[in-house]
Amino acid sequence: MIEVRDLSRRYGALKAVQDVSFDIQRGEIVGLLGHNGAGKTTIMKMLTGFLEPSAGTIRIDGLNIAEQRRAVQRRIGYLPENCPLYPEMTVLDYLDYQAALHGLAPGQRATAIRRAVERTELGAKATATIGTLSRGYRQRVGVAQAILHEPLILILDEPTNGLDPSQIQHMRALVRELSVDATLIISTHVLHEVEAVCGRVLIMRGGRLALDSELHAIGRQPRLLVTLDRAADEVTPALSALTGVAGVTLLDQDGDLRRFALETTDPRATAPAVAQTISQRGWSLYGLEPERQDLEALFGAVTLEQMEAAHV
Ligand SMILES: Nc1ncnc2c1ncn2[C@@H]1O[C@H](COP(=O)(O)OP(=O)(O)OP(=O)(O)O)[C@@H](O)[C@H]1O
Repeated sequence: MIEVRDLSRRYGALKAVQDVSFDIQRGEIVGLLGHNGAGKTTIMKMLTGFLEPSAGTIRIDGLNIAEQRRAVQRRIGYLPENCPLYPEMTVLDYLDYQAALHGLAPGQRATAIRRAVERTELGAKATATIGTLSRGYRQRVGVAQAILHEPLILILDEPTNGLDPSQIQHMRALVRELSVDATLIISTHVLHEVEAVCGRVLIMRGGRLALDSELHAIGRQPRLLVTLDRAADEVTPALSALTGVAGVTLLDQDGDLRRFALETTDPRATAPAVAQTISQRGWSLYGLEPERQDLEALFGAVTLEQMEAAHV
């Protein structure tokens, strides 16, 4: 569906993207991950035909973007970072305008707009002026314009940026729903975002592709974090004895509270047994949660061999 070969882009002397190659198959949800300035937006702009590569090729649905840019753009929906919207327009007027830009015939527009409004649950705000909408609703308008022409591929640049927790949940649900019909690329610098919706991750570092992997194949074993007001010599034997727990480590201490990390292959399955043991012993439980991996931890966990394999 998407074939990228030796893609590079310079801005003057700066090499923003260097020799990046990857393939994405139909129906995949791929997270494009990297710190600020890693080159994610530059890649997305090249994939959507808004920026010309300095070198390399992009083929989408068999078409070379350099030769058939308009035909490729008809197959792609794009939510740019900070999607530009016209604050004085109503949602419906804006979508009608975007439908025209997408090349939809006047007779098709009403149906396309109704469908996009339904999928993004914008019905209640359809006649509202964009300038009066919350950030979450504005992001939904951005997604609605991206799906108007029912693209095969959806490219979302930082879709949850600036959203509050409930808006983030809504956006994740929407992304999952959209992935039923389309191939998705989502850029983010937040690993949780990728964990929540993506099957595969492309990690950019300094303009290069540092890793291309299924998400489950990377990172260290997930751990379960438990916070108790008990000493390590009491806690370690009690929790090590549980099925599924391979080891217990004291991570840190804050006053009387100690945080322990339990090595386990499945933190979700182990958590109820841990809670039960703690309750049976009459201990107070102050915290029980799977460890969150941030980008730094993931970069740390990616081995040199994995990095080298990514460049083969
Ligand atoms: N139009 C431009 N002119 C000059 N340099 C640019 C331009 N656009 C991006 N850059 C630089 O290219 C590099 C890659 O930027 P890019 O926006 O692709 O990164 P990113 O991974 O999307 O970062 P962010 O998460 O901050 O959006 C950065 O060093 C950036 O400053």
